[in-house]
Amino acid sequence: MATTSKLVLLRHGQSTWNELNQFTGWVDVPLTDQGRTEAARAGELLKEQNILPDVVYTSLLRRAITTANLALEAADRQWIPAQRSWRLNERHYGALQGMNKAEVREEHGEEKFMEWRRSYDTPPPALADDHKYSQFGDERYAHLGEDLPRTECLKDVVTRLIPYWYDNIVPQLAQGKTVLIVAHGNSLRALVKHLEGISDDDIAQLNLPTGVPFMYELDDTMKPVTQARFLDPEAAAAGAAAVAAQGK
Ligand SMILES: O=C(O)[C@H](O)COP(=O)(O)O
Repeated sequence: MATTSKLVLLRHGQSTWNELNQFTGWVDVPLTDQGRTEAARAGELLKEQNILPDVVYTSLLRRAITTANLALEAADRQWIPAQRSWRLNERHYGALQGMNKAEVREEHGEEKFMEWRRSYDTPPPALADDHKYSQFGDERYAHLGEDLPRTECLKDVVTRLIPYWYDNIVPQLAQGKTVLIVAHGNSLRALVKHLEGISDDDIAQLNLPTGVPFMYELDDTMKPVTQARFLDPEAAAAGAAAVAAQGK
């Protein structure tokens, strides 16, 4: 009988720059108190619904790592193995990192704002290496050398994330394990696009809430056999609407 496996995706809880409505990307900002509460609630939902991760994957950014730690503590699963990779990082927002979303929309207009924020293959302008919000020289990315991103579009995220999905995450799922990935709005949008075969145009409509886990059951070809299910649908709908409204 074909085995299915459970994949749980969780965007980090609210961060300080989410609260300030600033483009964040690879800038390593912490969670707010609300974000910490969201993270713990995510873990409670996992426990209440008996969805018990066997392994967790996070980006190299503290807002995801802290969210994973708080959720696993609430789910009493802190002991499971964890793997971390830059390939799960948020999309690099280039020269927009640190800028206020409403101000960018005001200054450049709705069309350009949405093109930089939600188009599939148009990245924002690149971030200069000497900019205060650049990751140039950050030890955790030293191995990337000149390949360190200075900006990314969603297509770039798909290109650097999907090999990690196949090389590191799929083998765990193929063993029937329950996998938890704690990452970011756009890195998770890239993975959802791949899993659900969403078109380059239609993916612009997808916004993910902070701190609400959603789950797929996958077959042995890693295709979803169930629709994505948010463990708290009301909170998810409210959160996604708030993300869509950012910058308005
Ligand atoms: O990096 C950021 O600014 C957010 O995490 C994602 O922002 P977005 O929803 O505007 O892409």
